[in-house]
Amino acid sequence: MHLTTDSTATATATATTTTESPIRSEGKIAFIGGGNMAQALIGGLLAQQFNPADIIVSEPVEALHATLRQLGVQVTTDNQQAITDAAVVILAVKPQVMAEVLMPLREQFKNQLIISIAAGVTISTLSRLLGDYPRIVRAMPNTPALIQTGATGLYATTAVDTADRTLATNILQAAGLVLWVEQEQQLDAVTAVSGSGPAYFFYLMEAMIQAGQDLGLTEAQARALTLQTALGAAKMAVSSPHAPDQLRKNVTSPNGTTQAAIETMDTAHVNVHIQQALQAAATRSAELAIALASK
Ligand SMILES: NC(=O)C1=CN([C@@H]2O[C@H](COP(=O)(O)OP(=O)(O)OC[C@H]3O[C@@H](n4cnc5c(N)ncnc54)[C@H](OP(=O)(O)O)[C@@H]3O)[C@@H](O)[C@H]2O)C=CC1
Ligand SMILES: O=C(O)[C@@H]1CCC=N1
Repeated sequence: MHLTTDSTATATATATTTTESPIRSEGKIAFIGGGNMAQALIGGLLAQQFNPADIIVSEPVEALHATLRQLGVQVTTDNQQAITDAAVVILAVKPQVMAEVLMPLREQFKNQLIISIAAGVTISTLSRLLGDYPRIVRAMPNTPALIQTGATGLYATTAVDTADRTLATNILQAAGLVLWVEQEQQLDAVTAVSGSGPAYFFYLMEAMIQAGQDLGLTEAQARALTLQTALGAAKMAVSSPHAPDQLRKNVTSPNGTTQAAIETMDTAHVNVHIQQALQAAATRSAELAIALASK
């Protein structure tokens, strides 16, 4: 199995200097669910000069409406209203509520392009819930989309044509890197690596900040040093011709401090535990798919 990278994708989406958006939708983009990920993706669209008036978000939580309205988008609590004028519908609700969200909309869809970002909800489940619906792309983005540094895996069946694939690519690419996978099952791996991935790095940051405090730094000092180090390491890894293992070796002086730290991690089999953690995430993604297939 291998992943294909869209040739136009870049590690970081940059805002265009023109006022015309590269995202060509023949109507509005509707979001069903206006939570964390919807807001992150809307941020990307707006950074690409997509007109906020052409975005409508259906979100039941009134407390989120002010935040959404501040982005300039239209807000409703009526899913049916949201999809009425939409050319693209982005399903951004939790997997567990997908069936109850889609069943009442079954007769309302007019063959719009549907992009689902829900973890573990397969295209066959989505299609079945909507009565054999063909025009569906599955996406697995991540929260750094909020600052246009996201990473998204995309998958669609052969029923989805090139124009729809390009539109889905452009919408998600507004939030960062995009790559297509050839098999739907690979989205479980994408979910484990990049969908959930930001949480692993935050977890490491939490541990380093705590360790810095234990070693005598203030919380502010430990935080500043940890975050800047994470930023520097990520920027180096993205821009360097060397793979991460070589960059790690470059830091590691013989019998030095880094060697002492890495040996401690190796003795504790930290790398094995990380692999097990990602396996657990991928397994959970597959379990969600099985659970929802029977709904
Ligand atoms: N968070 C992440 O890092 C990522 C999440 N995803 C996927 O994105 C999806 C959304 O996740 P996230 O944004 O974090 O979740 P959130 O809970 O932040 O957002 C989902 C929103 O949808 C609302 N909602 C619930 N029922 C309905 C309904 N019937 N109609 C419309 N909206 C409804 C929820 O309200 P309420 O709170 O009342 O339920 C909530 O505000 C999930 O399927 C997740 O798997 C994918 C990649 C990364
Ligand atoms: O934790 C989750 O299930 C979602 C999907 C990937 C990131 N957050």
